[in-house]
Amino acid sequence: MRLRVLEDPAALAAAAAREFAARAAHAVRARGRFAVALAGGSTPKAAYELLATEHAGGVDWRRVHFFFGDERPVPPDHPDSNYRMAREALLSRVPAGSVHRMRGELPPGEAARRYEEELRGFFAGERVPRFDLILLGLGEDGHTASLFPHTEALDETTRLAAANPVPELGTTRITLTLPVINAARAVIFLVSGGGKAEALRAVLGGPAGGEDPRRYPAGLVRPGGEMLWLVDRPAAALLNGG
Ligand SMILES: O=C1O[C@H](COP(=O)(O)O)[C@@H](O)[C@H](O)[C@H]1O
Repeated sequence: MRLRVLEDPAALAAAAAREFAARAAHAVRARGRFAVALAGGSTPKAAYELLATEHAGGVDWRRVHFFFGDERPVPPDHPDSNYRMAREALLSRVPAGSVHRMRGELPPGEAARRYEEELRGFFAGERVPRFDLILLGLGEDGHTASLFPHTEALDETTRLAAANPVPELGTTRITLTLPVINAARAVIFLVSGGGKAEALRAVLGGPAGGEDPRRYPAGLVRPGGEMLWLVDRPAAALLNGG
């Protein structure tokens, strides 16, 4: 695991965009394609915008295949849609190889089942898909993707995508499961803001959740490949040396 503390959100976005572009170039050279799962929420938006502008010519977009780590149960044009955010910031601005969105407009169980089929089709021959890169965020409650504290999907060992009821939010999210996330070649967390400081300390400061690992789902992310945390200074405030 590597941790990089960046001065502010702008530096975090620039670092994330550079990491993405470098990994895309490497994957295309090595395997002819780059399969990436995007994070939603607000933190990655600036990095996506930089990819669409400053890195536009430096990435072989036709070989980039975009997936999503999670989605809210809303149509693709809804303000809460993770797909909408990514489309506006990046996907509509580059000639992507393919875009595989989670269908938030469907009942979540159906959307998860269809996404599983889509993943099995794209990663044919791989028992568990091996993404080149999965981007993740961290919620103030310790959630990542749509793996919330103490929710059902944390126990998933066979399915690739799940509908995950989140009683605290009164909703059901669609999410990649831990087996998929932990099979990735690389996972990069993007964490910004003082509101995340406590969760970040819990996740990075030892066994997250102590006796209760399901309290901080981000602490259950332990990929076989590389894991990099890009965090800004306010988020790092409670880390030793932060
Ligand atoms: O709900 C979500 O939250 C996390 C964190 O979002 P952020 O806005 O605090 O960066 C995000 O990674 C996830 O994709 C999203 O659906």
